[in-house]
Amino acid sequence: MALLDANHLTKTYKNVNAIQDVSFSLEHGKCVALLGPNGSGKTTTLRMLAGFIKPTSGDIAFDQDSLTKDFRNFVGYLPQFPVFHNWMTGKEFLIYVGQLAKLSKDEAIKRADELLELVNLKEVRKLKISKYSGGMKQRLGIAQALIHAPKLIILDEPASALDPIGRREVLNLMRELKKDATILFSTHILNDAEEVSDEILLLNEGHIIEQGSMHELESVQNTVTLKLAFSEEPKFIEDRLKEIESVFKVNQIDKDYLLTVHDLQTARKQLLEVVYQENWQLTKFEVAKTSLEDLFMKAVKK
Ligand SMILES: Nc1ncnc2c1ncn2[C@@H]1O[C@H](COP(=O)(O)OP(=O)(O)OP(=O)(O)O)[C@@H](O)[C@H]1O
Repeated sequence: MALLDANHLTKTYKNVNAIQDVSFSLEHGKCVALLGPNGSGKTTTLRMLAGFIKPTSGDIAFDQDSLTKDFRNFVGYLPQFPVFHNWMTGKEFLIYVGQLAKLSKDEAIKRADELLELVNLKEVRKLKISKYSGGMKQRLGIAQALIHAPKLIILDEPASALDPIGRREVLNLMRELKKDATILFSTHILNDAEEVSDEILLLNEGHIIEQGSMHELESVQNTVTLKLAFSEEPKFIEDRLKEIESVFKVNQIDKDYLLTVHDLQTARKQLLEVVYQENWQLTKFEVAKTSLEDLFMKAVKK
């Protein structure tokens, strides 16, 4: 089975329905982005999976073969706003966390050294955390989540609050981690989801509105945008473009015509035939990939 199956999860806080009938599976070894605008229920979902809060209804089934005796060893969690003891050094903090996770002192020291190397903080291991940059703190936070070598790593907005350098460092680290771990991370930054995840769960107002790989999501939406321009604007062009069977939307931005089409091959053929018949002086013909942003905006509007 999958590493976990979330079945019809619902979470209600007093009168707020934070999560409503959310179901998904997390396959072994995948890096999955839980993507959604602010308040869509990402933190609530992650906290239910990490065992911090109980769903109001629904259940989470874990792969029994992967499950450890103590559930806390199964999952590693980085909260959205991690708290550190700023007076400790990075290494002291990891040893402390390791001992909290029931490692012996020697094991905790060994594990701290391994993780400092992994998250690229070895050079600054003896520096007080108060001196760390945002990106360094986030990487220390990720190391803390990995202390007990969990099967599932849950990261709540690991890169969202960082400057571009810190964000890059964290995304690079996630790309390393995903080689041999299952990761579920939340973000409201589309590019981050697009960059590191294998799959996307798109959450809006407590519901999953799309899920699948980028490729699957694109084919669900099944649209491509074509950008056309002409040396001089042909007469009645908009009407003529709208007549083309495979074109279902025409927008004009400055001198560019943006056509939304279902099937690229057919649209290209039909369009170029019309261009030829009408003797339009075509100067631009571009195929724009559907970005995750397009999908996100469409899905949220839907
Ligand atoms: N402890 C709580 N008590 C009452 N309402 C809550 C609580 N926690 C979250 N909510 C509400 O549940 C909804 C989902 O919140 P949640 O924090 O899960 O969203 P989110 O997608 O993580 O948002 P953000 O990106 O802003 O962190 C929001 O309307 C929020 O106000």
